Amino acid sequence: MQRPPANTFNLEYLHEITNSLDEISKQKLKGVILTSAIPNIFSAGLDIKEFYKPDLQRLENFWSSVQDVFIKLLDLDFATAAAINGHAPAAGCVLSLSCEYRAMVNGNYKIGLNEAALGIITTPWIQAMMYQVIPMKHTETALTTAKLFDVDEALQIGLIDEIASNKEDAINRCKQYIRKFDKIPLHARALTKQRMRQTPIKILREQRDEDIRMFVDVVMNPSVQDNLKDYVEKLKNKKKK
Ligand SMILES: CCCCCC/C=C\CC(=O)SCCNC(=O)CCNC(=O)[C@H](O)C(C)(C)COP(=O)(O)OP(=O)(O)OC[C@H]1O[C@@H](n2cnc3c(N)ncnc32)[C@H](O)[C@@H]1OP(=O)(O)O
Repeated sequence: MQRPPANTFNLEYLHEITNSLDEISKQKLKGVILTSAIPNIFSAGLDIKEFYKPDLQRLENFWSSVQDVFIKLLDLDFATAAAINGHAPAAGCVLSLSCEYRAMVNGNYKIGLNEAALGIITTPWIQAMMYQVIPMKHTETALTTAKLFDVDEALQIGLIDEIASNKEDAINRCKQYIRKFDKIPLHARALTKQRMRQTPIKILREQRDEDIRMFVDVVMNPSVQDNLKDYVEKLKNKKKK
């Protein structure tokens, strides 16, 4: 990913990612590794500008494009791994959860789902993606407290699989993970993966319209817009301090 300054997902970037995923799906790949070209930030999640004082039509398209990306990512036949070389809050964390394996670079980085701190809630498919990776009880506490984990905590809880010393090491660990499937028939692997992931995939496929309505309702709520205003201000003012 290379969308400075923070690899946030806006509508156009989501379209780019969808196109790339369509392109790689046609190729016979062993696996794909998601990482960031930006030092210290894997992805800062959704671009808050998309849902602070939004245009309604664009907001609906935006969420539909988020759904497109995650349906495709969850359902890729080949192995997926994330080399998390920096902060991965919110949708940055969701992106890594869509992968089968996560190696995170050691450093003063945070990963987790902090949506509640912004006054928004995680949708059922995002919750399912998290509780497929860490236990339900930890998921509930993490989501309700908007917990961002440091690297050691993330390993302890199972949110990441390994700690890497740097980006290259993280990528190598991802490659090693992908090589595990060299002798496994592709079809069996892909079907097993799909079945293991059927909860979030099913919710995403069958409840798309309802999910968009819920997202729009939550985001357009005046108190949520007030929270977002404060959050955007805080981000802007960080540099001035
Ligand atoms: C029914 C509702 C369902 C909702 C489900 C929603 C699912 C996901 C929601 C989200 O993804 S919301 C996004 C949440 N993301 C965050 O809270 C992260 C915010 N960012 C940070 O905490 C930090 O930027 C960082 C990632 C820890 C990196 O810190 P660092 O000090 O290295 O860099 P900054 O100076 O803070 O940021 C650089 C630059 O990027 C801008 N920026 C950062 N994050 C965002 C963002 N999410 N959206 C838009 N812009 C962002 C930040 O303002 C800086 O901009 P400039 O000042 O350089 O212009």
